[in-house]
Amino acid sequence: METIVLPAPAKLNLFLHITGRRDNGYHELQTVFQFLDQHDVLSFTRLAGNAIELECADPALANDENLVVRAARLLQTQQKVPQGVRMILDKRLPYGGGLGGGSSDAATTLLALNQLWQLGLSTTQLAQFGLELGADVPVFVHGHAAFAEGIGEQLYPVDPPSPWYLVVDPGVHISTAELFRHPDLTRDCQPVSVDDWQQRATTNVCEPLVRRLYPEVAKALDWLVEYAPTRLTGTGACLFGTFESQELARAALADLPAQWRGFVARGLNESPVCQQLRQASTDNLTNHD
Ligand SMILES: C[C@](O)(CO)[C@H](O)COP(=O)(O)OP(=O)(O)OC[C@H]1O[C@@H](n2ccc(N)nc2=O)[C@H](O)[C@@H]1O
Ligand SMILES: Nc1ncnc2c1ncn2[C@@H]1O[C@H](COP(=O)(O)OP(=O)(O)OP(=O)(O)O)[C@@H](O)[C@H]1O
Repeated sequence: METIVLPAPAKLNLFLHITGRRDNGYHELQTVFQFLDQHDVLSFTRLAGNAIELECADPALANDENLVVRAARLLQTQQKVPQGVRMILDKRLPYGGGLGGGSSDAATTLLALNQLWQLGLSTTQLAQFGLELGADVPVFVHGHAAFAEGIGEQLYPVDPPSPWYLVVDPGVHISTAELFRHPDLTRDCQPVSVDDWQQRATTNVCEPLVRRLYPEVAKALDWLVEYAPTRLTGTGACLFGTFESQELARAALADLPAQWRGFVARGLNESPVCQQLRQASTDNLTNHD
C-alpha cells in the first residue's frame, strides 16, 4: 500500500480589482495571491481497483461534490487511469470565506495523484485541469505567490513582504457567485500591472458591497481596523489585518470578541505543498506498508 500525505494551504487576496465582465458572466480580475502557513491536511492511498473514496469528519464535506473527489475523477477519466485512491481530508481551514481552502485541496489532490498514479504531467498541464475545477485552483498548483489577471488564471510570480496576519472569520457565508452577480458591484477598476501594483493604491473592490449587505462583516472590519490595516480576502467573509510581528497579531487575537473566530498566520510566497514535493524524493513521501 502506498500513502502520500500533503498540506493544502490557505490563500489571501492582498487586493482584488475587477476590470471587466465576460459574456459568460465571469469577471476579469486583477489580484495578488499569497499563501498562509495554515493548511488542511490530505492523505492519499493508492487502491488497486478504480474506486475514488473520501473520508472527512465534517459531514457537509464528505460527499462526491467535494473538490478533491472532483479533482481525482477528472484526472482518472481524462488520463484513463486504471487505479483508484482513498483520500482522507483533515479539514482545518474555515471554508466558504475567501481563504480558498476548497481550491487548495483540489490542487493538492492533482499534485499528489500525479505522483501516486505516476502520470508524469507537467505543472502547466495540472493547472489546466485545475482551472476546470475553479478559478483559484491554478495558483495553488503552481505554488508561488502571484499577481493574477484574466479570470484569475494568468499568473505572474511575485514576492511581496511576508508579514503576520490576524485572519478573522465573522461567521457569515457569502456566495461568490451571488456577489459577482450583484448589480452594484464595481466592475471598472483602472488596470494596474505586475510591475507597479505595489506603488499603486489598491483595494478589495468587493468590500463596500459586502459591508452594505453583511453588517456583521462591517462590524468585524471596524473592529480589526483599530489594530491594523485590514482588508477582505476574495469575496469574503474572512478579513485579514496586517501586523509587524506575531506578538502584535496574537495580542489582537486575544481581544477578539467571542462571537467571531480568528487565527494568526504568516504570509508565505512559496506553497508548503510544492516545497514538500520538491524537497522530498518520492521515497520520502511514500510509506511502504
Ligand atoms: C474571487 C476569488 O476568490 C479571488 O481569488 C476567485 O476568483 C474565486 O475563485 P473560485 O472560488 O475558484 O471561483 P469559481 O469556483 O471558478 O467561481 C465561483 C463563481 O464566481 C464567479 N466568478 C469567479 C471568478 C471570476 N473571475 N469571475 C466570476 O464571475 C462566477 O460566478 C462563478 O460561478
Ligand atoms: N474540499 C473542500 N473544502 C472546502 N469546501 C469545499 C470543498 N469541496 C467543495 N467545497 C465547497 O466549496 C465551497 C467553497 O469552499 P472554499 O473553501 O474553496 O471557499 P472560499 O474559501 O470562499 O474560497 P474562494 O476564495 O476560492 O471562493 C464550500 O462552501 C463547500 O460547499
